[in-house]
Amino acid sequence: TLPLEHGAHRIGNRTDADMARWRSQRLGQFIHWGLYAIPGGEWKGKTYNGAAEWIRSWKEMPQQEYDNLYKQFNPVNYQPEEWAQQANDMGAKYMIITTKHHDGFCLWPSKYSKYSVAASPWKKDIIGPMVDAYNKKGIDVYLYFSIIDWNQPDWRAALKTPADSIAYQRFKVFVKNQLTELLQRYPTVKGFWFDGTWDDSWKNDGSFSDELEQYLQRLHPGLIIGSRLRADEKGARHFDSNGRLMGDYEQGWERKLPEKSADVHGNDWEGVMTIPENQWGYNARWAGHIKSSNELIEMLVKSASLGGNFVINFGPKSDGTFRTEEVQRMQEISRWMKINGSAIYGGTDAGFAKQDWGYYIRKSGTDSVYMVVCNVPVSGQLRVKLPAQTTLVNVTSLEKNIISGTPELIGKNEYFIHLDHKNQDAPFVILLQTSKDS
Ligand SMILES: C[C@@H]1N[C@@H](C#Cc2ccccc2)[C@H](O)[C@@H]1O
Repeated sequence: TLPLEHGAHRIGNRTDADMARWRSQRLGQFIHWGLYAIPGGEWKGKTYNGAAEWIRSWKEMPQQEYDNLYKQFNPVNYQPEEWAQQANDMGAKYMIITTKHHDGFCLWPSKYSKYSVAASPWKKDIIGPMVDAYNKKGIDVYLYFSIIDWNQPDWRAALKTPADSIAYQRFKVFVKNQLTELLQRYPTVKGFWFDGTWDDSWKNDGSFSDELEQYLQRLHPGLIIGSRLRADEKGARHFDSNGRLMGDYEQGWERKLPEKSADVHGNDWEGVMTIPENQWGYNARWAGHIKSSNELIEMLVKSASLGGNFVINFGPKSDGTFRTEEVQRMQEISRWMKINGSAIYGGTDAGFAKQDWGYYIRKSGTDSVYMVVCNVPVSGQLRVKLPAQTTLVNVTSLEKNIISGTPELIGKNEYFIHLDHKNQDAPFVILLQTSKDS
């Protein structure tokens, strides 16, 4: 292995209580909210086909006109308690909020930037009431923070001249000041979700990202920070030049998920997912494939079965309300989680051989293994192959009228579980109580 000063400082997952709590939560809510919700993917009658929160980069969008949108930010229907209630109903155990996206607009009245809610008609802090409302429901809050800041004159994508380096040095002080300010203003937050760390200026400054991560950990012990913040001294991101994960969990799964256990190498990881193909901020026109609740539930189940968290993104409108399709998804997922949430919370990789009908999830630290069935075979029987030295003790379903009769032994440690021939319109769950042969 290469001698690295700014690579991974820990081998293996964190074992402390804060990380165990994060690991048990499994379902999160991402919220992308900011000035980009005002145009909502459209400008002067033209439709922007990119991600709504990136509209400022669109050649049809005069950047000065975008930057002046702060003069219209006035979410008169913003009700953080309602946001928290619907997230709680959905079964989310943590929430990630964009404090500042790439455009640099701060949803809190920052001392270090004039480009914040304080300058808008709304005037008031958005983040504080949101953190309080979610915490009151028992939901942890993580702060999304974009290192890229298109509004800051000292931001540089690359350092080409000595003047660039001097400006960027000021920018790094600004970043550290804002992060310190966020932790001082919102001491109950559990971590940061960093983004916008792919440019050379950041990638080539591994020592700063390392020092910053350690500074934040000292300031707020137990803080959880994913792999996206970090680079090592050779410009490697997420995984250092020795292939070791930096940060507290792998944070690269954006709009994609691992397929199998081997893809995550035993690391903690989190997948973040949009409901449309690629819209994080509010886009008035949702084009392309819009994921159904069953699709999102299957992604959540797949994530838990591979020992990771799954975070569903929502983009509130500029007035502070949520679009109908997003409210529908939260309500449908809520109904499913109320019946089946026990299979998700505290779930992890069961180590069973994958079957076509769906996913196994082990309740961490127990012999309880949940089967979440997403694809009912036309045969009406579910094949279950237990690992060696494992005995099947009991089989029950979380809902009535799912299983027909008792499991049929068809080979060594292999069974068919026969299903009651009712057609199902959502994934359903069977609980296997197993025991290790002594
Ligand atoms: C969590 C997500 N990361 C951001 C991005 C991006 C991006 C930028 C360039 C190429 C591919 C993806 C999105 O705007 C959203 O905040």
